[in-house]
Amino acid sequence: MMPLDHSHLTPLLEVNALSHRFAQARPDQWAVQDAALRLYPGEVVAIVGESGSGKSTLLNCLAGRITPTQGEVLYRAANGEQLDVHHMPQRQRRVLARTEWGFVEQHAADGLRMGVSAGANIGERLMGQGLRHYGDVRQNALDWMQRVELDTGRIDDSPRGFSGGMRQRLQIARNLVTRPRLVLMDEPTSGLDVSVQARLLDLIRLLVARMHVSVLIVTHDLGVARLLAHRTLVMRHGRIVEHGLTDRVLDDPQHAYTQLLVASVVTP
Ligand SMILES: Nc1ncnc2c1ncn2[C@@H]1O[C@H](COP(=O)(O)OP(=O)(O)OP(=O)(O)O)[C@@H](O)[C@H]1O
Repeated sequence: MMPLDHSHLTPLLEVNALSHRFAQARPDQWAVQDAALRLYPGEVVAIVGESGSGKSTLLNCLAGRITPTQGEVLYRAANGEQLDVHHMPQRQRRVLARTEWGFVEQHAADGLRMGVSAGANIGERLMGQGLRHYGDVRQNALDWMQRVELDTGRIDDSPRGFSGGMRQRLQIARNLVTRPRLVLMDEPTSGLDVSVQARLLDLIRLLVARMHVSVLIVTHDLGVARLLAHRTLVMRHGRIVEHGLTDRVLDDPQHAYTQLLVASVVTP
């Protein structure tokens, strides 16, 4: 993935000295420790690391779902205002979550409403933004089903009858239909067959580039980082131990842990 020149841009997301310890953890057991990062408009950044390294905890802190023990998360809103994610009214955070942000869950069932149709899953985000005309909502849902390569003939079907890959594509459509500025993704392709994964990754790459959306993606799969991310952060034991342009991090890792991670990837 080609690097982006963001020297002239202000970050969309800025994380400073963020640490989190879960309530029941030992006093010295930090899930995330002193994390700092910047995400620029149109940029895709991957957070990689083995299981338990703190990736999901960090992502949930960024989304405002977990209040970090220390540190701050600043978001530059569409109106130019810089907002402190953990010190804004809950109502404002909820509005952002359905307008300017998206969150793609690892398990699509967690990010979809399984009791309503595929079309309604896409349409309700638009209605949440104030679109009321039924015909327009349905047309938008149809367009998005096409964009994520879902059979439009299944618009009235429940996602319960969809395969894992179809559900994940539906979840992506549900998130992108409102044209968010920031999308957080937690292992969106894990648990899928390799061929389904490859198609989904291609689709994400295409949509993200076309829409100029900023993405933070958590993955334990370095291939996902390689394909999607301009920059990559490597986490170990809650700390970001290395960060840089993805190709540099993966081709010329500086930290011993990254070298191990890279070496343990089986290359064909
Ligand atoms: N709800 C929780 N309560 C207590 N400890 C937690 C909780 N969630 C995660 N942890 C702990 O925090 C640390 C980081 O976990 P986290 O899930 O963020 O890692 P991860 O890198 O995302 O791993 P995985 O890829 O397996 O999800 C681990 O030690 C984990 O046991």
